[in-house]
Amino acid sequence: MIPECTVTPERPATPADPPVAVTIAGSDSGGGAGIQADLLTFAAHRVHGTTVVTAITAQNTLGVTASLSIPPSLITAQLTAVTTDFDVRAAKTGMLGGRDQLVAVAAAALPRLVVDPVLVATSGAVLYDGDPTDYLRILAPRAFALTPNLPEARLLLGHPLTSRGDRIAALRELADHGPSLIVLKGGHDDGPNAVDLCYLAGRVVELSRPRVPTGNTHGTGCTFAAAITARLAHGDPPEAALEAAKSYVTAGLLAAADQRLGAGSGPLDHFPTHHVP
Ligand SMILES: Nc1ncnc2c1ncn2[C@@H]1O[C@H](COP(=O)(O)OP(=O)(O)O)[C@@H](O)[C@H]1O
Ligand SMILES: Cc1ncc(COP(=O)(O)OP(=O)(O)O)c(N)n1
Repeated sequence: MIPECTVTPERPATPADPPVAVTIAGSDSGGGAGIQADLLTFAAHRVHGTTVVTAITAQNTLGVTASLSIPPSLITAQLTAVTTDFDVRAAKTGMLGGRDQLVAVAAAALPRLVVDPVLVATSGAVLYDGDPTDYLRILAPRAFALTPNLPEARLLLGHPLTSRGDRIAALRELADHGPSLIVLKGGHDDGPNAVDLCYLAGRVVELSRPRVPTGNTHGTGCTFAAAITARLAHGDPPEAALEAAKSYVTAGLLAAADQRLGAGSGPLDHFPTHHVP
């Protein structure tokens, strides 16, 4: 029997209430990426995290061994449950798994939607079983921000991004699909700095921090996009949200650089001591 619950009487929101964000993503059983990384990141930023699970992966620091997509009707039901009760201030998508799941998400009205177009894990596992351009045609027009890494941007656009000029042209090409903010993440590049190229209100902005020498980079993309989402939920302007998210990821990578969690590429530290939300 369901116990009777007490309903809190209506009262206006106060600054003491944490902002709410939703992550629409897959579960990583290893706890380093996906919905688990997003919730840790939201908590580190004092944001109440709600979830819409799109897929379940059997995964650890070495790779993905199995995956199951959640039926679109259950994705819609989770979205409805969250958005009809909470004052959702920002949203993020991670692994969607397939076209039907992506279409279910695109049908929802979500504020400040950050789309991380998760296609292939760094370990090589395919995390989107469909045409990558679905992201551009169906979801990007609904997005505030789009955050592909370099391999994802190549798959979305169908051409290589070798020079800086290619990358700036790619930012404009991606922005033509609707998002005001594009972040082309440079984690997979080499060089002494980890440089992300961003397109924001018609300007190209560079986000750069020293590259952390570590193999523990599992979940960096999820964490970075979730941190942007958390800062947007707090009401930060986009450029401030980007800078804060970049500093948070760098601090998390540094704090976990020598950590040993699992035999492969471990997660970063979502609560680095010197990070103040
Ligand atoms: N070794 C590293 N040192 C510092 N920053 C990194 C490192 N690896 C990735 N990053 C940063 O982490 C964020 C996620 O990028 P990336 O790893 O490219 O995404 P994804 O996990 O989606 O492949 C970006 O801001 C990127 O520059
Ligand atoms: C369930 C799930 N979602 C997303 C990813 C990809 O994580 P990401 O941070 O983009 O990058 P890598 O960890 O693959 O480098 C994932 N692996 N699992």
